Amino acid sequence: MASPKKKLQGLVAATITPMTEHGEINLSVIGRYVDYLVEEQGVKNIFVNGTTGEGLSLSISERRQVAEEWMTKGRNKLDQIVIHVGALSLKESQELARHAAEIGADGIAVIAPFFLKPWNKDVLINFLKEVAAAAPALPFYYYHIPALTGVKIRAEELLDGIQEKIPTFQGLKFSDTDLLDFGQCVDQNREQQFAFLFGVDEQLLSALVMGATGAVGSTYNYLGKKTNQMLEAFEQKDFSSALNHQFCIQRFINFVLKLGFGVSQTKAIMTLVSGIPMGPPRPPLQRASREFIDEAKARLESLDFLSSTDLKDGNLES
Ligand SMILES: CC(=O)N[C@@H]([C@@H](O)[C@H](O)[C@H](O)CO)[C@@H](O)CC(=O)C(=O)O
Repeated sequence: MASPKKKLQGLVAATITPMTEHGEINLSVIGRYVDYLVEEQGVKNIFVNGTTGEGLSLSISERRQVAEEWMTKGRNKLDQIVIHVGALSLKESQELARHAAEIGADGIAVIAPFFLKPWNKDVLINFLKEVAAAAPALPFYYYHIPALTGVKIRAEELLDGIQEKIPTFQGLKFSDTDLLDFGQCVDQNREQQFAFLFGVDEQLLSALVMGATGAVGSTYNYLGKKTNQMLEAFEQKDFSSALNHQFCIQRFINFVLKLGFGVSQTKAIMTLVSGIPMGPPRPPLQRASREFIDEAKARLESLDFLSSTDLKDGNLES
């Protein structure tokens, strides 16, 4: 059975895939990006080629190149690098899983295929099992994101007996707001050493109470430091401070959600906060508007966790 060097816990940044102004992947800034996450945000785990990384909008060759660059630049600096290898084609998913193993990734994750969809738990497990088998030495995580895949099979149901089918199963990345489902995943698997990684950043504190062992999200790219303060307060049972941190984070996320928030806007905010050019998203996504950037910038400045001198708005638009 695969056993990670240590259980994946704490914050995991769902990495952005930097792109040039012409829409090509831009590997040249990934070294800087690693240093920024570690030194400025205190985030040492990453989730590559997921939703935020536009993994499903990249070619297989691009996904391999992006994964390799993160591995090369992250080696000796990051704790764990999990590569999302989900694809509509089982063959492509297996190829990416094998590649992740070859380059020394710490784990792989897979979403449910979302065009010709699995219609029940067993069908989904069979698909996941075939992918996991292509990288038998790597910890395997199921990436549950029903709002995007349209696959509504409850995670609780999926986890029931999963290690008998997928011996490398190590955990769940749960990007959904159904805390009953999440809580039951934790409760029914207390004997296992699974990682329960929550994926709705604005609700993380509730998930910690419910037993989350860590979190994967887009905002940890630039709000990692603040979220780590919340994790520390929670760890020390200082729930009042933890709640204050969560409310502060919510104020920002609530604000941008109302403006319209997704991968494009994440790229713009990360560029603004880190100064590292993330470039435009790949179509069909469209670049965040100037209005969004100005409003997000003003909101970041008005909150207490980023100083205005931290913000750089170069490279946001061509
Ligand atoms: C739908 C979506 O993109 N959810 C994000 C969240 O981090 C989300 O951006 C955040 O909670 C703000 O709503 C993550 O769960 C996605 C993620 O982990 C990934 O990029 O793989």
